[in-house]
Amino acid sequence: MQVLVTGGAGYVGSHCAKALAAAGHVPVVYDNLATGNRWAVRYGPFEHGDITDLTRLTAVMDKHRIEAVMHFAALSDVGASTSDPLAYYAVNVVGTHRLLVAMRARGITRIVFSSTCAIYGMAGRSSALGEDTPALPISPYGQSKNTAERMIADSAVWGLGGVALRYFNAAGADEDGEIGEAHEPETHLIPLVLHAAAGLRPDIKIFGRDYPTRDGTCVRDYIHVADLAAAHVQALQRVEPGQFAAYNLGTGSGSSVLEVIDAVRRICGRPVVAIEAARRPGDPPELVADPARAHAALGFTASLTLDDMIESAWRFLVNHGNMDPRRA
Ligand SMILES: NC(=O)c1ccc[n+]([C@@H]2O[C@H](COP(=O)([O-])OP(=O)(O)OC[C@H]3O[C@@H](n4cnc5c(N)ncnc54)[C@H](O)[C@@H]3O)[C@@H](O)[C@H]2O)c1
Ligand SMILES: O=c1ccn([C@@H]2O[C@H](COP(=O)(O)OP(=O)(O)O[C@H]3O[C@H](CO)[C@@H](O)[C@H](O)[C@H]3O)[C@@H](O)[C@H]2O)c(=O)[nH]1
Repeated sequence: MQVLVTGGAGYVGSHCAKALAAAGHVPVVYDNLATGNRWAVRYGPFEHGDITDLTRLTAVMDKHRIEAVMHFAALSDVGASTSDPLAYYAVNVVGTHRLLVAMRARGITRIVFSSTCAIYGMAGRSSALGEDTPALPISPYGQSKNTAERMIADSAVWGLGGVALRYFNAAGADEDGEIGEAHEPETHLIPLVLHAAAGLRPDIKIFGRDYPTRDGTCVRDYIHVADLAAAHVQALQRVEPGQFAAYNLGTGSGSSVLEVIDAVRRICGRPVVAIEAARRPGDPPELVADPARAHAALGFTASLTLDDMIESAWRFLVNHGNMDPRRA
């Protein structure tokens, strides 16, 4: 299939574009490069454009005879969404609306959407989260993704087939070392801890030591980006026009901030200075997936571990990340 990959120059989108190409599809990347990288677009054509530009979206759909969409384009920094919520609603809600209008106009009835466990918000405190857990987002980011997901679900009425993949925390890099996580500025925990191990930053700040978790730091379910990419290809094959489904993508097991820092120290064999800091607004204490439904419906199981994520991300940083050996 000719698949429009919005946000395909970004971290998760570029790994999914690679998996699509490997499965015989043509990933047509549509991205404004706000947080993505032109060098990460290497598995199909690139079209520069904004997700809110309806005219450009329909022109690109026509030019490439698009048959299905994978929608990654978004602003996705939980903390930043609490200080600039309107920017998040503009890209994540208005942008998704324009994309759906363009799809409807062109009769495209298959979409796989990047949703997130951030839609569950405070619901995640007690146990692993199933898909029927009520959405209680506590950040504008989580709210914007929840609204986008609802628009896709409601669009079944005009024939849209949608699969929302609610990922937990993506981490790791392509096993071939071609692509990996490279944001500027970086805000995600694992790459930041690796930067500290590499001497590219002096320390890592622990955002909150007083959460109601086993060691007082936030717990997240980290999932390898290669596992996510495989799940997207599986989901695309199962999209049925006029039907909507949502699946959690996680490992079912959580790691605290302190556990991630210790794992990096062990795997990289380097010291990491960790400094206690205030809580970051918008952070729920604990988000861990119950991945049973994705396993039953998609045949999906996360096969890679936290160690695999850290090892592959470390290799990517050492090979491509401008690591300064004098400070190591
Ligand atoms: N990384 C995670 O842990 C994670 C977890 C859950 C969900 N998600 C979701 O997965 C998707 C991808 O996340 P990511 O980590 O790869 O982020 P990313 O920032 O690396 O990728 C997002 C891409 O969208 C593009 N983009 C942003 N605004 C755009 C606009 N207005 N028009 C066109 N393109 C635009 C960016 O340039 C970038 O290439 C997002 O929708 C995010 O909400 C990510
Ligand atoms: O310097 C840092 C950076 C992060 N954290 C903590 O580490 C955890 C993970 O943070 P981060 O890597 O920024 O991921 P999340 O905020 O959990 O958000 C990611 O994971 C979400 C799903 O949980 C996605 O929806 C988002 O798009 C994606 O950015 C959180 O508790 C943070 O408070 C720190 O303590 N110090």
